Amino acid sequence: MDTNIKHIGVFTSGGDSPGMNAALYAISKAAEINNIRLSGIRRGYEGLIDGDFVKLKPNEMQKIVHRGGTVLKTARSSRFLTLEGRKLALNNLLKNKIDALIAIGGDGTFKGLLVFSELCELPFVGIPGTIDNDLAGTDFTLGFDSAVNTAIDNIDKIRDTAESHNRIFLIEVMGRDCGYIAINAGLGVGADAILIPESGQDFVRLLDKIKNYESEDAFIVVVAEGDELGAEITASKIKELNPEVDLRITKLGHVQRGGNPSALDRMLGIRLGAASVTALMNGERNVMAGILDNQLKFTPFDSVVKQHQVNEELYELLKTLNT
Ligand SMILES: Nc1ncnc2c1ncn2[C@@H]1O[C@H](COP(=O)(O)OP(=O)(O)OP(=O)(O)O)[C@@H](O)[C@H]1O
Ligand SMILES: O=P(O)(O)OC[C@H]1O[C@](O)(CO)[C@@H](O)[C@@H]1O
Repeated sequence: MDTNIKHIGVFTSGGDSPGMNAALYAISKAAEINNIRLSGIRRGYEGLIDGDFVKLKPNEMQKIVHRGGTVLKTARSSRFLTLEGRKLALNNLLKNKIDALIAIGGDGTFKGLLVFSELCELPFVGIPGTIDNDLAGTDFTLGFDSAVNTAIDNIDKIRDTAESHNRIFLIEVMGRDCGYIAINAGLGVGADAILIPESGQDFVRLLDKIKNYESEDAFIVVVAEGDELGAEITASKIKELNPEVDLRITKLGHVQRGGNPSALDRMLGIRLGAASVTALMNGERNVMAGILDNQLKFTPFDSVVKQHQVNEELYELLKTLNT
């Protein structure tokens, strides 16, 4: 056990995601039990650069396990992309006598830590916190399940109006350049078609169906925001084929990032939060904590940020169900 860890810094970075507060609660509790001082760093890398450090009290964190967003706030930091910014961040860590860092964020956050490790020798442990589910080394990222549930709730509502009017709806969901939210939300609502960045065949399947569309029912298409055509171009191609169709586009947007975390995300945050403190005490460094096949696993940052592939079985499922 590495008893040199007396003071840990923790921050949330990139897009917020439901479950981040649950992870912060578990980190604060595990630190307290192990007599480790914990400093929260506000606004991700921005707060590291500005020295914006706060106390995280476990008894207060306990009360926000159920809340979405991140109590530490988060940011995308252009200053951290510069060596000058990273040197300021290092100075603040040294000045505050921080022995180790826990970062909750997505692939950009871990790329940042990889670059930072060239300058800073402190051990880092990451927790996958992004709704996109675009990281290797974990079956699910924190917030993905909640975001899919939010998308499903909203698309169910759109179906009511789509069926009443016999309309085609193209519904854009988040995920950056990854189709996981679209696949899960689309299958979960019984969509007629799902368009994702990873597939070249989905648009062909959609066109085949639209050719036979009789305008006597709803037609629901879930489109990942990173899809190569996207909702607008897809809509214009459908109109070219059949100018008479009644079609609407809805972009679900940031509603997918908000709301209370699902049970799954609360548990994921709590498991990974506690594990990250134990990992640092055990001498782990530059790894991301994740759950693979329901087992806790630690994967080096350089492996988790490699291009994430959509699960082959899900990809085949779209073909099997002709969606
Ligand atoms: N190559 C890099 N070098 C240094 N810092 C980086 C690098 N890539 C990203 N970062 C830092 O990490 C921050 C977070 O990354 P980003 O904005 O891509 O979000 P993310 O962690 O991928 O989360 P999300 O998936 O929710 O968007 C960036 O704003 C930037 O400060
Ligand atoms: O909130 P912002 O900075 O506009 O970022 C939106 C992006 O962040 C995410 O919500 C999380 O990475 C993506 O799905 C989306 O493309």
